Amino acid sequence: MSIKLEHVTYTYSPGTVYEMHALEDVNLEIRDGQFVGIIGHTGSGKSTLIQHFNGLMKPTGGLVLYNGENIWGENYPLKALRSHVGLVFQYPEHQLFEESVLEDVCFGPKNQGLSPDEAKERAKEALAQVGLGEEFYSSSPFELSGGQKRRAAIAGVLAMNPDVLVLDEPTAGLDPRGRDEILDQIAELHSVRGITIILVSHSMEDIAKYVERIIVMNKGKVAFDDAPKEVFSHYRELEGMGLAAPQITYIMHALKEKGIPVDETATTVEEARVSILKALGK
Ligand SMILES: Nc1ncnc2c1ncn2[C@@H]1O[C@H](COP(=O)(O)OP(=O)(O)OP(=O)(O)O)[C@@H](O)[C@H]1O
Repeated sequence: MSIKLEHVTYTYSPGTVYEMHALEDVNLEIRDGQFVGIIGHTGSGKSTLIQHFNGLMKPTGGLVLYNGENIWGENYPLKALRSHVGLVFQYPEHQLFEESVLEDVCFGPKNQGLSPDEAKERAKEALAQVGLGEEFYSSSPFELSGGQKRRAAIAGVLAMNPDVLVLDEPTAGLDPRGRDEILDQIAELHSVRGITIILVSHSMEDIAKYVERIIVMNKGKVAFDDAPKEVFSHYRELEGMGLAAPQITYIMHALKEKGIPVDETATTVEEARVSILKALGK
């Protein structure tokens, strides 16, 4: 699996007074099995970018390739692409509308042409993958907690068996426990099912903890595309883009500047703990 963007630009309302260049010359490739984070200040182009991954938006310029094929070429099966690349929007629970959780999660696979029984099997599997057991099948989506609703909505996309799951701010508006539960479930989908994950997030701590690669968007352009340690070593430039590295990065740099031999590239609390104990000879 490969999603490749070559020189992609996207302009809203071209030729009008509302013209807005949301993406400019974006080049990147997402490969099979990666866990990628996308960060960027509000308005930097993240949502516009991810909607190019499954052909929901058509670039104004440049190419989007899925497994090497131009998805906007003649006769390209865009509907099939949208099953391979599942997109979970911000606040996806607003799109829950069926009477029961199980019915809701069946909606996608039924739409793909599966029989009601097959769709039900898929839905049950997807609900299990997000940690919602049988006791939730007949619940109304409206009686679930915020985190449970979010998970049911993610299951709705998972039930279509995507190879890639793209999530726009999946933890927005949840309490700390709900956030951790969702992120742990997503990490499990990656590690156990091998699904490629693309996660848009404002939380540097979440990004540092889970992803192996970070794409930083700034004013419609890719500012950095690298491993978290590399990206966060540019913390001063990130600040210039209205972003901050994880707080632990600042602490580690301050310790290093005071002559304490810690690994200043530590980006998670656990890494920092190990490094500080080592520096203290413990
Ligand atoms: N429908 C639209 N019409 C005109 N301009 C738009 C539209 N949607 C987004 N934009 C503009 O395009 C730019 C990129 O928006 P986008 O939503 O992709 O950013 P974002 O990084 O996802 O922001 P956020 O973090 O706030 O969700 C912004 O300047 C935004 O105002």
